[in-house]
Amino acid sequence: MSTQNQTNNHRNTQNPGETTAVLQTEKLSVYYGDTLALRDVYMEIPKQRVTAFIGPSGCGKSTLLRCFNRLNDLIDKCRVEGKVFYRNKNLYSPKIDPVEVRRRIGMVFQKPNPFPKSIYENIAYGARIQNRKENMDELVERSLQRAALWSEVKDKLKENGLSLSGGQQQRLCIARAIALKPEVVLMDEPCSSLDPVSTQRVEELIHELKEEYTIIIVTHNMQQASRVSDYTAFFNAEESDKGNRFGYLVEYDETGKVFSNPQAQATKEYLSGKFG
Ligand SMILES: Nc1ncnc2c1ncn2[C@@H]1O[C@H](COP(=O)(O)OP(=O)(O)OP(=O)(O)O)[C@@H](O)[C@H]1O
Repeated sequence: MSTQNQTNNHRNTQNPGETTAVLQTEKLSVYYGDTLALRDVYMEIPKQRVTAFIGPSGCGKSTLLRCFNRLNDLIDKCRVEGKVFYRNKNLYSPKIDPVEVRRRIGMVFQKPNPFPKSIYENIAYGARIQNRKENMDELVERSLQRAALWSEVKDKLKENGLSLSGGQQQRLCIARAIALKPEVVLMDEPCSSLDPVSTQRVEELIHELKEEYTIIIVTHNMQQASRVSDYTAFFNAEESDKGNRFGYLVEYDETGKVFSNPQAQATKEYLSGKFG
């Protein structure tokens, strides 16, 4: 399918062949101060699928991920140009409430970051802030079940979330994210601080969650991308005229195709370990 490099005209939005897109970018560029970090991304994210972002360090994967729930708004000097559509609405329109965006498009970070509160409160807190009128016990149980953590914590819900192992903390963070009933879950290297067993649990969980959620995962682990994702977007970085490096989308397709038959030379070289 489609490949793209910075000399292309970028007129064609890259869609890896799915019909329903939840998110879409149009000529999306991101700057930190005057420095271009990501250039002209046109892509669609298919609904209820797992899309992996891969590429060398500094090519803008996390920056792009943060555009999808307006988390870059919280970074000083970060400026987003172009458009991001969520369900055909421009996420950066002044009418859009970024807090509501972050409820619908949740995020799980590299390092598990439970609140320093009980396991129960980690789940219930967000729902309470939203004034949701539902049975909290049920919400807590359901969310922990969905995150494959319930059986391990059901007898210690009052214990601090920080007392759990790293892998359990990450599943607690996933439970916390899905308790808010998001449509999309963004995961920024969610397994990079976990041991292999916990990584496997989280990968199994990602597999199950895609029945209900659209998932985008940034990963440095090529095996992980090929195991968990339906689609893979490869980003690369180049030097600009000003001497700084900026990222851009090179190739985006079904994961099997990207890994077995990459179209761009840069993708081939990256996947074969020539750079990274
Ligand atoms: N908060 C920030 N302030 C200034 N520059 C930033 C900030 N965050 C990222 N950048 C810059 O933007 C570029 C893209 O960074 P980003 O973290 O998005 O890349 P990445 O592909 O996710 O990298 P990695 O794989 O190493 O996590 C880099 O040059 C980085 O230095």
